[in-house]
Amino acid sequence: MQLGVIGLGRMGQIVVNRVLDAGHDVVAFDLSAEAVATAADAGAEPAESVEDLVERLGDGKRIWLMVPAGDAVDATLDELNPLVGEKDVVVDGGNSHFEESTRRAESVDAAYLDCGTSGGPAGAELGFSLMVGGPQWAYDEMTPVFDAVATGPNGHDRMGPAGSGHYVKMVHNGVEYALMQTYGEGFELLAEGRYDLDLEAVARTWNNGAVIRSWLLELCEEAFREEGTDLGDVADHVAGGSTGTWTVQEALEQEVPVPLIYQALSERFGSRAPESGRFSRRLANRLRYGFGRHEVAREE
Ligand SMILES: NC(=O)C1=CN([C@@H]2O[C@H](COP(=O)(O)OP(=O)(O)OC[C@H]3O[C@@H](n4cnc5c(N)ncnc54)[C@H](O)[C@@H]3O)[C@@H](O)[C@H]2O)C=CC1
Ligand SMILES: O=C(CO)[C@H](O)[C@H](O)COP(=O)(O)O
Repeated sequence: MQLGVIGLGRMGQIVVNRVLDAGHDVVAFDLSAEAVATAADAGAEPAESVEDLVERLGDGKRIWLMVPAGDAVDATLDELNPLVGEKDVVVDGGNSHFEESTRRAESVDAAYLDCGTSGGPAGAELGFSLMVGGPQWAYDEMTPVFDAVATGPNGHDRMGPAGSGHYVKMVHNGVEYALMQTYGEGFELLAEGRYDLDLEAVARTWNNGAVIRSWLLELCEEAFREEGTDLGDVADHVAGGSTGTWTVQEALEQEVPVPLIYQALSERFGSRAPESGRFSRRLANRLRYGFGRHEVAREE
């Protein structure tokens, strides 16, 4: 198969590499010439613009967007839409709001798949978990690509119609916030509590057979190993927040109680008040680097 990939940052380059490794062809475009050159070094055919990328694809065009959510998706679709038709498939693998994806699916002439992507830069080796919404035929058509980008055939599935993929990913991120918060609180109690503990050793012990072992806990272990048991100069400012906000907004609309996710989101906003100093917030700040390579705020 031949795939066009637009957006070649932390996540898009992984899509390119995994699709190439699976034996498919890739045409790659990004606003950054450096990012295009990196993809070309990996074996992709470089494109100079969205139009150039489309021209290099044969009939039945398959295109994967991995640009930042929001305006960049709409700007790309504005350029793509006159160039694609009903036999073509466009996948948005970013963290778009599910209602935006539903709107886009109706306005784009190609079949549109909203694809929640989880796994972060670690997915380079492991593959991602992909939650896909949109027409069944387009999902089936893209299965060889999803097999390559995901951990394998069990690492992706069609969640339902347009919007459902990004809806599931939104809720996934709400859960992610709450898990980060609860690990943060536990380690804060251990850090402030009555024993002088090596938190890397605690996390390592928990990760080996404990009920609460997980990838986020492995990232806690990594954070203590790399930053020290007191987290060194990692600041208590936690960035991000949009996907968690959407989860809470949707829960309010559906009248479903999500107190833990709401609390975790509130903690994140609370972390932006000057000098709160909370250990749990410092760990959450460092964990976002662990799973997403988001910049770590450090004390000056
Ligand atoms: N980093 C992570 O852990 C995860 C990120 N995501 C989502 O994946 C998407 C991409 O994320 P990252 O790769 O981390 O971002 P990134 O900032 O590393 O890369 C984005 C790339 O898109 C390019 N770009 C921006 N506007 C463009 C346009 N109009 N046309 C062509 N290229 C354009 C930029 O030059 C950049 O190379 C976002 O929606 C993000 O929320 C989803 C899951 C995990
Ligand atoms: O989707 C992700 C992980 O699953 C991304 O890393 C996302 O950026 C995390 O959300 P936030 O920026 O709100 O922390």
